[in-house]
Amino acid sequence: MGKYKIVVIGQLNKDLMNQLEQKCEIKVWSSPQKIPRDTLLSWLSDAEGFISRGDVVVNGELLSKAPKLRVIAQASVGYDNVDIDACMSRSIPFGNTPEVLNEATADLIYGLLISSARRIHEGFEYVKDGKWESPFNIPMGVDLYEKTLGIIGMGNIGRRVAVRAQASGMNILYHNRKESVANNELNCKYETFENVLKQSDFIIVLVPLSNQTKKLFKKTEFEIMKQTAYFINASRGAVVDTNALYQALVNKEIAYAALDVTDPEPIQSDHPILKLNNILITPHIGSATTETRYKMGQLTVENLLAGLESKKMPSCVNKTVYN
Ligand SMILES: NC(=O)C1=CN([C@@H]2O[C@H](COP(=O)(O)OP(=O)(O)OC[C@H]3O[C@@H](n4cnc5c(N)ncnc54)[C@H](OP(=O)(O)O)[C@@H]3O)[C@@H](O)[C@H]2O)C=CC1
Ligand SMILES: O=CC(=O)O
Repeated sequence: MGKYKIVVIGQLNKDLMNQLEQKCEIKVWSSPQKIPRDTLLSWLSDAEGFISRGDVVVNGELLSKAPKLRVIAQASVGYDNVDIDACMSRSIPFGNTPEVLNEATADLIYGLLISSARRIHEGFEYVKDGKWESPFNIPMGVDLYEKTLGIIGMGNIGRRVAVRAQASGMNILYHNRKESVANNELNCKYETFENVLKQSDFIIVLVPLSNQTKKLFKKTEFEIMKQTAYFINASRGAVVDTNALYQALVNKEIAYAALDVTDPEPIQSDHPILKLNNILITPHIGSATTETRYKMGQLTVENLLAGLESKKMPSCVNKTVYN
């Protein structure tokens, strides 16, 4: 039997590429830059499998240029770049990589929370800038202990953040569309969206980007938060209206923001928000550890090979494709 023709966007570990090469003939785009659309569409014209990446829009147009495509996999939890209905209309299973990145992402988010609250990164700048002249003139932080953390979108990653926050003595509120037994069993209290915003000292956003959550955080939402609130977004940049956040930070309607995701992403280095002293931004590194990225790659390869061999994927977003 011949090899499956596939297209891979992104860098996979060498041994994962070797696994694929045993069964597949591969066209690979490993540059961090976006693949030109024309190149991608021409590569996909005879491909059966596709490992996509978050910066590729997978839509009806792309599928129409890929008549032989039978399976798509991607190394991420979020799949807001993918039109799942378009995949369904072609009975194409789409695989993502939930769970394997929970701990790494929760560590990063909790790191952002602690760094912001205790001004860790500012402290380092302070030392480097030669401002550490006296122990009495230093960046002052705030306690986490006995403070309220509100998690908007408390699923797999949110629950792992909650466990870390509880170890610091924080009380946890959360809001999802539905109250969840698993979250309540963790001693986290379900509240309305508005009450979480009103009552929390720290707010962490972990909702998937969808039509419902696009610009969920606008002027009004920042206005109802405490003026002392810390706002942390690690979901997708477009869940937040960047200009409204900028104004809220400038006008001190909230105290601080920490972002692992931005809109636009990447954010330009001359963006005015970067001039503020009450913001911390990291370059979308939630799952970026060697071990976790390996596990994500592994699950992506398993998803792709399962699809090519007409088996059920270990992690399929549109499971009804198998009905
Ligand atoms: N910064 C980074 O590097 C990373 C970012 N991410 C982002 O984090 C997101 C969450 O990941 P994960 O925890 O694994 O996903 P989960 O699906 O496990 O959790 C998402 C939660 O959001 C809730 N939710 C969905 N829609 C809404 C809504 N409209 N309003 C309120 N709550 C909502 C869901 O509950 P319910 O259905 O009841 O509403 C669910 O509990 C991903 O979609 C991705 O965008 C993920 C990994 C790394
Ligand atoms: O942003 C990362 C993801 O896995 O989703």
